[in-house]
Amino acid sequence: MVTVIVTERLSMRFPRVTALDRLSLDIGPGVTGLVGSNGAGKSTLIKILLGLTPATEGRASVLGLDVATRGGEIRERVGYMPEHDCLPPDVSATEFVVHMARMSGLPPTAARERTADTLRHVGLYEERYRPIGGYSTGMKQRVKLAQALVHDPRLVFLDEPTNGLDPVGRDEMLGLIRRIHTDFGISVLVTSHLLGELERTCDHVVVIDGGSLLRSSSTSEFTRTTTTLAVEVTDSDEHPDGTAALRERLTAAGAVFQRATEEGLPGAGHILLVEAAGEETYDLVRDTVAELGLGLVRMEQRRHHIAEVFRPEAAEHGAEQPTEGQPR
Ligand SMILES: Nc1ncnc2c1ncn2[C@@H]1O[C@H](COP(=O)(O)OP(=O)(O)OP(=O)(O)O)[C@@H](O)[C@H]1O
Repeated sequence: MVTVIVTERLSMRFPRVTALDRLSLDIGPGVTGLVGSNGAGKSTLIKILLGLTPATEGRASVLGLDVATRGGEIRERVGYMPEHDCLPPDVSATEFVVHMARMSGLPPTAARERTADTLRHVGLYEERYRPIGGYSTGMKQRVKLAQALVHDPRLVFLDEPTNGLDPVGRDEMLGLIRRIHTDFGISVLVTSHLLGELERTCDHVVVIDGGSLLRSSSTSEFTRTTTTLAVEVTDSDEHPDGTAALRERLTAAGAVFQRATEEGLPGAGHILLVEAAGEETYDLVRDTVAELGLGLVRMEQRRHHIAEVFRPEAAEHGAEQPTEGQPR
């Protein structure tokens, strides 16, 4: 496999803190999530990979270029969306992104064309001529994303791109990130402190904690299917609470239920999680729903959510609380 980022025993020690501790990674093309709590070392890693900060120990390369000696070439080929607000308030998105394109070496006409295309891609239209100071957080995040993409990089580093966004804005941003790879073939390294939000967006997830590698695997490994069936039924005149009627009948037939982990989410009260012993459990559910005269809305094998991999007790007992980090 082609490697996009390689680090070998990479360490970054500040006088009081070890931000990275002998971190060894091997990241291929596609969308990779870099997850860690605040202070785990994500931003520090990005700065080292861009060749902006020298590491204390170890080595790293990006697109085959050594970060210690070829930072300039790396920055020509890599886009960077920083975490914090860094936009000038009194210029428009168009002026700012054209400026960044010119800084990257694009001639004036190409810079204007690429700016228009990129701002359209990130979903900024008429607003692009207004001063950035009046933008919402979501619009500012889009400008930051546009400036990272305008010089047509092969790889982008996105540092906490969903920070400060509401759920809709977050979903839209995650969709945009996915399309950076599918539409343009650009590889993405995206950081987040929310494990759950990366499961639909990333091909691969790397988890760091205290500057060390906790886990690195493909998202499908994280989200493998479980033996739990999620069943949802409609109510009927005869059974005004169809879910309760089905639960009662299935319990009598010996079915084992898990506590719903979707508690608190819309419609969660109508989802039954049945432990599937085999094909016969599917048949039992189908036949019981038919006997009760209910409508079967869905019956599907449930997948693990990434967050559960790190909190196995939550997956086992169904005791997880919906938190900010939970997938919706
Ligand atoms: N220039 C610096 N001087 C001293 N300590 C630093 C410096 N930069 C980062 N640190 C420390 O290194 C650790 C890792 O910081 P880093 O910003 O890389 O974490 P992070 O995972 O990106 O978290 P966040 O999302 O909160 O930015 C933190 O304890 C931070 O305080």
